[in-house]
Amino acid sequence: MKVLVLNSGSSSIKYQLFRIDDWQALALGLVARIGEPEGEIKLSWRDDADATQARQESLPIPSHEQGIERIIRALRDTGVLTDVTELAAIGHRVVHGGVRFKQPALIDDTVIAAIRAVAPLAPLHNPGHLAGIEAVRAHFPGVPAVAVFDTAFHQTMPPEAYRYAIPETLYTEHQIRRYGFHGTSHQYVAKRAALWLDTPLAQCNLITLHLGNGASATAIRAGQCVDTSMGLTPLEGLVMGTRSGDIDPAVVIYLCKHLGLNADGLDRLFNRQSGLLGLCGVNDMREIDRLAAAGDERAELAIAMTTHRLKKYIGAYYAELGWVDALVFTGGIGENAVEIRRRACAGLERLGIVLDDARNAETHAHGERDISAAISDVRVLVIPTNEELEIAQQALRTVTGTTE
Ligand SMILES: Nc1ncnc2c1ncn2[C@@H]1O[C@H](COP(=O)(O)OP(=O)(O)O)[C@@H](O)[C@H]1O
Ligand SMILES: CC(=O)OP(=O)(O)O
Ligand SMILES: [Mg+2]
Repeated sequence: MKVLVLNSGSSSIKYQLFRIDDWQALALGLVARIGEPEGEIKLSWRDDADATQARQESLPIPSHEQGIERIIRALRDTGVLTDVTELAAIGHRVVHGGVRFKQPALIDDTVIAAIRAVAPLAPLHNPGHLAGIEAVRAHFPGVPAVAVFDTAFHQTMPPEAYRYAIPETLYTEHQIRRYGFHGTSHQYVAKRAALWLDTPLAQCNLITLHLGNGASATAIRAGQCVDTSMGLTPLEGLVMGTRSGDIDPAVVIYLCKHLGLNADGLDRLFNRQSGLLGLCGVNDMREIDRLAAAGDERAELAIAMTTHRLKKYIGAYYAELGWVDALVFTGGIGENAVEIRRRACAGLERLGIVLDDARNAETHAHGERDISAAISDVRVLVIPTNEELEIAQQALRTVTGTTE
């Protein structure tokens, strides 16, 4: 039996097909630039001889519905999914689940309505998820589908961490509070970190840093999330690819009053035109690294601001937790950007955080690794995230009614 996992974004659908027996990924791929004149389809899969095959195509993909159709056709043509009855479950990543979802949910009309109700809180993500969910339902009416929420892992935060210091009714009547995101990733790397520490997760204090296009930090006490940097929406916290992260709300008031920006303009400015892109015109950290090395001052400032903000969160969460067993880097930047890790940890020796510079700088290292020096009290780990695997396993448990 197999589990298909879909991560539908506003203009792309990423997917992976897992075999349940050994959780091998039989296929993984991407349909990108949906709705644009030239779309892109990528797929790699294991053939009968267990060799990796890859295929890429460019063609217009007008809608999520047609993107899903392409994915199904590709899975069928390559022979990795010839019979739909082989699908035990389909797992969907859903970024925002509001207060309602503390666990994954079997998708039905009421779950879809609840995801739709919180869509304004994740404008870059939830609308794409809904399109993906509806398209999959139309294609696989008989296969149980499960929504796995980014927000779920953060539902253990205490009120002092999740409330904002604004009038109470905004919380009680409008549910304006911190939710936090990337929970599936933080949860996955926390479990892996516990294995590295050879300690049950329920006894581990961790700071996990998910640094991708979106970026967030989480404080984990005794295996449970007690604080996280993203807020009501995935805009708060760290400096991100195109999002500002933390900012004085008076900037918003100023922009409204003096520059005439309305809600849509503010949304565009803070979600899509800010962060690394707003600072130096580029949002790909590899390119920013190259520019900074060549002396570009704007790129250097973008890196300095990224690592300055990261260090503030590491310090804050260290103080919240009291002691920390491991600091975990994950996401495209966390897993690969040597300089970001070096600068985020520099000067934290008195906190017991000491990197092994040579191990940190192994650019061709892949997979999980410990990059801390032997004298470091806090283990510093690089753990490649695997949100899709975590979603697949949670989806299957939800369908079969089993616990971990
Ligand atoms: N070798 C690398 N060095 C530095 N940054 C990298 C490297 N590989 C990927 N990245 C960065 O990772 C980021 C994307 O992270 P990823 O987790 O793939 O994002 P997403 O949130 O879209 O899943 C980009 O900024 C990219 O430049
Ligand atoms: C919640 C979020 O920011 O997700 P992503 O990093 O995939 O954009
Ligand atoms: Mg990601």
